[in-house]
Amino acid sequence: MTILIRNPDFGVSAAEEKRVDEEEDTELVLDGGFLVPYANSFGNGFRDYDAETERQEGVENFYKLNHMNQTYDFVKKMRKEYGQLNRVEMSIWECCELLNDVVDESDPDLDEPQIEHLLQTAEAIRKDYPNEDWLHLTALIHDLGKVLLLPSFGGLPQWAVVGDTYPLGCAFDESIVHHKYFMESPDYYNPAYNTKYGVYSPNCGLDNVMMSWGHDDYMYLVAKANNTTLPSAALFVIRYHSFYSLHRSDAYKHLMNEEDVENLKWLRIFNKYDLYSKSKVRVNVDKVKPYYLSLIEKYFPAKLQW
Ligand SMILES: O[C@H]1[C@H](O)[C@@H](O)[C@H](O)[C@@H](O)[C@H]1O
Ligand SMILES: [Fe+2]
Ligand SMILES: [Fe+2]
Repeated sequence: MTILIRNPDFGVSAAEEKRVDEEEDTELVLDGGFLVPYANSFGNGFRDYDAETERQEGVENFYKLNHMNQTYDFVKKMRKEYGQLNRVEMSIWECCELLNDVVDESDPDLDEPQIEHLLQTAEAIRKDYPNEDWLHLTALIHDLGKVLLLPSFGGLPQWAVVGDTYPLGCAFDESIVHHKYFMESPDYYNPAYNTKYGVYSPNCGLDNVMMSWGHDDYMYLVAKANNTTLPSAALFVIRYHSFYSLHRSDAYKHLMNEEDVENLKWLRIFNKYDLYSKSKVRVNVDKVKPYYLSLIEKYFPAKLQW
């Protein structure tokens, strides 16, 4: 049984509130055993970007820089550069350990090192979906792309690595966090990019859409180029897990094709665990490590090119 506790002062947008309501009817809620907490570690609702907390100002400043700098041209350049995968050679677990030193400045709900978040997400989803081992591994690796912040991966600034993602090359949907800062983006004024479809055609498929650059697209690229045997739903979850305007607010559906629609179901399941498992309760790494090493061995080569 799933208990949904809702707090009227959450500060979630109408669109987000609607999705939470809708979720009560889905099979996810019926067969999951997941308790949705009503507050994050700071005592606020999750993803409340206006709550006055010690993190609010930093997070807003992060999104200002993100919206100003993530342009169509920038993403094109980054995809080309990082597509070469010529920086580092290492295993998936080695990469998890690197995340010990990474803290995400875009996140209002978490200030723990990222390795905690990976394990918290994976262990929570494993509890409710014990037979979907691919989903456990997907959870473990979904944020590994945040290594882009480290010097050996180019030491990119936070605005180019973390935060929610969104399409470039067409109009920015109003549901995107701190939408007002898009007025400082050159793309906002470019007539080729600021219409509903922009450079895209109806139902062209998300695969053909240029998403803002960051840890999602990078990790997708790494997994794919290193020939993972994870299913397509796993790659979709990794690639679009920060695309909240799609999976929470139902924007940009006109760009999806049929395969995207199918995969989105898994992404919505995944998102619950990604978001609501964030807490100060630490996972015992040594205890769970052998299990995750066995999954890594099943779905990935021993060493990957990054
Ligand atoms: O701040 C968070 C964080 O960066 C997550 O890793 C990302 O997936 C979310 O979309 C974002 O809101
Ligand atoms: Fe993420
Ligand atoms: Fe995450």
